[in-house]
Amino acid sequence: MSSPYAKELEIAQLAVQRAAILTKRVFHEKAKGTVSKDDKSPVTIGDFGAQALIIAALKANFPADEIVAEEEAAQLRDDAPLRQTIWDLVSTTQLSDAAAESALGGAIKDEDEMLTMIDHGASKGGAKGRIWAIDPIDGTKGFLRGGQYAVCLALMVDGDVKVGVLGCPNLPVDDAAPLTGSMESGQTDEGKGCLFSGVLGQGATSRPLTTGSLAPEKKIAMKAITDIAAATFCESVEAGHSAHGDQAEIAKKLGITNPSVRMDSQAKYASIARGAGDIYLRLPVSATYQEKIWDHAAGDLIVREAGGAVTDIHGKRLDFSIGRTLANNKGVVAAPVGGHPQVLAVVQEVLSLK
Ligand SMILES: Nc1ncnc2c1ncn2[C@@H]1O[C@H](COP(=O)(O)OS(=O)(=O)O)[C@@H](OP(=O)(O)O)[C@H]1O
Ligand SMILES: [Mg+2]
Ligand SMILES: [Mg+2]
Ligand SMILES: [Mg+2]
Repeated sequence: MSSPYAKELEIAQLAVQRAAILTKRVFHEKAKGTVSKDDKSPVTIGDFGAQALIIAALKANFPADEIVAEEEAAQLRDDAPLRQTIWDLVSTTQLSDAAAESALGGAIKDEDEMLTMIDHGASKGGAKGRIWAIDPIDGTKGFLRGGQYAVCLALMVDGDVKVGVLGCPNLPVDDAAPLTGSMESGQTDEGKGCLFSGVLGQGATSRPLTTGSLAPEKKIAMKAITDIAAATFCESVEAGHSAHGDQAEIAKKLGITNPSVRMDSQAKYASIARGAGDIYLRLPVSATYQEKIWDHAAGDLIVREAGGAVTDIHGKRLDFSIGRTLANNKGVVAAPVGGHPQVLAVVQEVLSLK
């Protein structure tokens, strides 16, 4: 008998892999076609195209499941040139392995169906049933500058994340490669491109991203913390997404002298899960911003399955069961299980939460 969620995992990995082909094509072949959303954040033809392809694969395989995805098609409905550019990409992006492509249900029919697919991501989320969370490009700003970004997909059942997949086209294939700031400069694709997965109770893995069928996988594990002073932090690039000043004070109190490594997207979760970094902190900068479930669901599970603990700054588990946002949580503290209490205590001291 196959293990629980084996089919969901396989389809999710192939869907993320196919979407990553599209995002790489956008980066290398196309004017990025950036448009601004209502909240002023950027969205590209790559975000829309990747979302359409992932949802088509999910609808073909799991038609009854709900989907919470970041983007919506409204902007494309009254912009024919933009829609056409995205359709050109979506209609010509396939996995090179015929069996893998056919497992995803094949091509989207036409432009209209593409818009319908994108808008299937409008579920409100919640605590009941099977719900997928999609961030077609997480770290859009990183993507635009050739830095880190991730194609993110997770399956929640009754509010609990069961399967998580992160495609990180600009992370090194080598799990042991040290974390460096140069990960932001991304000159060539040589040695890069990694697909991370986790299934609840089954551990976490990494494998090279390919353009066809899935490459062989390896188990990944967080580094056990023996001396917290020797740890390395990952944090956001944007000071508007995580408070860098507080982070520096927390590092100092823990005796950490390594410079923090700044990278966009859930590549931060993937990097600590594979033991390349140790701790991911996301410290709230705004009293009102609510984190989105698609920015955390896959990373949360992959880190926990690799031997980590993930909570918010109050020490609560991230709660994916209440809708499209993590309305019950503030910030993120992710660290190896053994070091998490110490890190959380210092976070709370610095943020004056105790
Ligand atoms: N104000 C505010 N506070 C916190 N987080 C925010 C905020 N605004 C946006 N976002 C979300 O941050 C996602 C990118 O997170 P990163 O950690 O990669 O940020 S950073 O770009 O490295 O700074 C980014 O995801 P993408 O839109 O998928 O790129 C946003 O969903
Ligand atoms: Mg966005
Ligand atoms: Mg995101
Ligand atoms: Mg996004």
